[in-house]
Amino acid sequence: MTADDESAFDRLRAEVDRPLTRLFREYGASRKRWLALGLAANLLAQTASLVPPVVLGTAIDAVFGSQTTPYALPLVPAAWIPTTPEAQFWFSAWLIVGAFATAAVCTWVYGVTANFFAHDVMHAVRTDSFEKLLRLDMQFFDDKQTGEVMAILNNDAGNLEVFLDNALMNSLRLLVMVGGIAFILFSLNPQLALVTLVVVPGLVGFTLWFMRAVAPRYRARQSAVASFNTRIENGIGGVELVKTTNSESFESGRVRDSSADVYETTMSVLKLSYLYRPGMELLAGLSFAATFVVGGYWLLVGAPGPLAGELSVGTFVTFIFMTQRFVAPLAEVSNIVDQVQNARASAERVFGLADIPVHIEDRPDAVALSDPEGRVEYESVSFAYSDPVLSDGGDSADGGDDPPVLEDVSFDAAPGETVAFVGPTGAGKSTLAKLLLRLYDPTAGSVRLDGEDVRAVTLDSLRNAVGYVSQDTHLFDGTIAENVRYGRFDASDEAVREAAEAAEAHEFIADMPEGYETRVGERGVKLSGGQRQRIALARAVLHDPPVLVLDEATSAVDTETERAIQRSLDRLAEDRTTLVIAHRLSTVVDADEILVLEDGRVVERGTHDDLLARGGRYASLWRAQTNGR
Ligand SMILES: Nc1ncnc2c1ncn2[C@@H]1O[C@H](COP(=O)(O)OP(=O)(O)OP(=O)(O)O)[C@@H](O)[C@H]1O
Repeated sequence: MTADDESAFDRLRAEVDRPLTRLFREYGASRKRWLALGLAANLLAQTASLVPPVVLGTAIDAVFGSQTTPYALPLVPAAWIPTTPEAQFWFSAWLIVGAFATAAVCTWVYGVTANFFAHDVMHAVRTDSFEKLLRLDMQFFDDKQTGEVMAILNNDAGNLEVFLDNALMNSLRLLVMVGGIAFILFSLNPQLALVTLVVVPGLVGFTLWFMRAVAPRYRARQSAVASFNTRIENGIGGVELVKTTNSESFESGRVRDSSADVYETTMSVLKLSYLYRPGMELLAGLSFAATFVVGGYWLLVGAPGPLAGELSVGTFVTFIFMTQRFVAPLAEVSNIVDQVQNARASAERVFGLADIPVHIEDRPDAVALSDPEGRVEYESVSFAYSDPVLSDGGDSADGGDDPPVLEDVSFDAAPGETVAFVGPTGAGKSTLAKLLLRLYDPTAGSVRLDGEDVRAVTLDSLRNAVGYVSQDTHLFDGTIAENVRYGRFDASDEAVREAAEAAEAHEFIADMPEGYETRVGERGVKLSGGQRQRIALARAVLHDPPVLVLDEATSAVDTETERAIQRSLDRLAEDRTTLVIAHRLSTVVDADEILVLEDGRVVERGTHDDLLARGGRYASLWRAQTNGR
């Protein structure tokens, strides 16, 4: 990943406006019933948990002690309250049991609903992110931001889940606890309540400072984790190269540096937490101690200092219980802040990805190609690889500062014709073919299929009409049959076998221990290059499109297999338009037209015989490959 790519991606992330609000708007709205039920149950559970200390305090003064204080509870009508101390005792007991039972049931309800809500949102975030990824322009993947992308699907989705599940519910708990406790304490004894709650502004200020200080550190940490993932993935993906070039220590060194970045950025977050968490605990503890000292002194000696009035034992007990209750949720603030910060950075990345502009997608007025014949036309096509993340989404005529890879290329292939592209490596042959599939769009000129500009037709119908066998054959981990079926998912076993036969692949498949059910391993590592290529050809045969692009389709096979494949390719190409890219000129001698490309330009064109007769670039390439014979 270059510095430019990184900053472009960072810029998109930084532009995400209020990411957590957006998370609720885009994903929470359709699930709001679950969220509302969870929040309501949480509210009720927390409120119920405040009941026992109040009942206990009241009972101590009205039932157990001198019995001079009347039995009264906030929000409970006087008519409901029994008159005898014994009945009041049982009334208190039932209230306490009822409160605990309500709290337990509601805790269960909000636990289940919060889980359901959070995991359902995450499921949607993960699948949307992956679908978006698949829609992104090829250039995004060319820039190899794989680690960053994997981090979005793994770490970021996890962070958001923790936020939606824990942080959201704990914030409500905190609000109810602190708000409810403050309300009860003030109604019981405002003076002692002030002593208990005097630390709250300190807690808020300290938390605000922490949130501001930790935010950039979190972002740095997440970037470091993403780079680390990319490094690991590159190292493992290229393990064969690492071994054959003896570069284990070099790769390990790079991973060590990357891991050290993760370590340092993590420690810089933790260093702040080390200060914050004990600080919060200390402030909360101070509140408890102050309440105990002032309240205890008040009971023992009388109202201390400027305070005045009475304090009953029951009220003191309620205060002590309540103070303990708000210490726990307040100490949670640090976790909530952590989780919110984490989630904000993660949501920025999720929506940063969602906001990456996609240039290659169906236009609103795109039409589906119906039953195309396969006429391919390139008219004055130019192309340069440019970075879509950096570009503003406009169709820049020249691709910005990027060097042109194709310049003014034109050719026609009538239905059923074969056009071949030859030329030195890096001449732009593969790029030319990719434009037909709209893996990229030309920066100037147009590519047409059956007279329709490929940008004006639906991607689905276009890619259905064009079969592509590329230089790097990719197989998915799965069976051989599954891999062939990428050509047509509903194909019967018989059709799969026929396709394999046509691609000269049936024989080696039948020799495998489990035939078509043999697993090919990740990226098809358990097969040879030639075998992989034949499976890719079988896919194309099964696909049976009117246009076929063969990019060095026979490069990884021995001469004998090549001849066999060539026979089947010739059969395959007979009744469809075929664009062939080949280094071995012997495979294209029968093409209707051969284009010789050099540095993105067509330098010669004609049939094999024409080109030989001309005695130019093609003729000398031919002589070189046939050893002058
Ligand atoms: N994804 C990409 N991003 C940026 N530049 C690219 C990309 N793919 C190819 N190029 C560049 O475009 C030019 C043409 O590449 P292309 O693969 O089309 O050539 P080719 O003629 O098919 O080569 P070969 O015969 O080696 O396959 C090369 O200079 C290459 O470096």
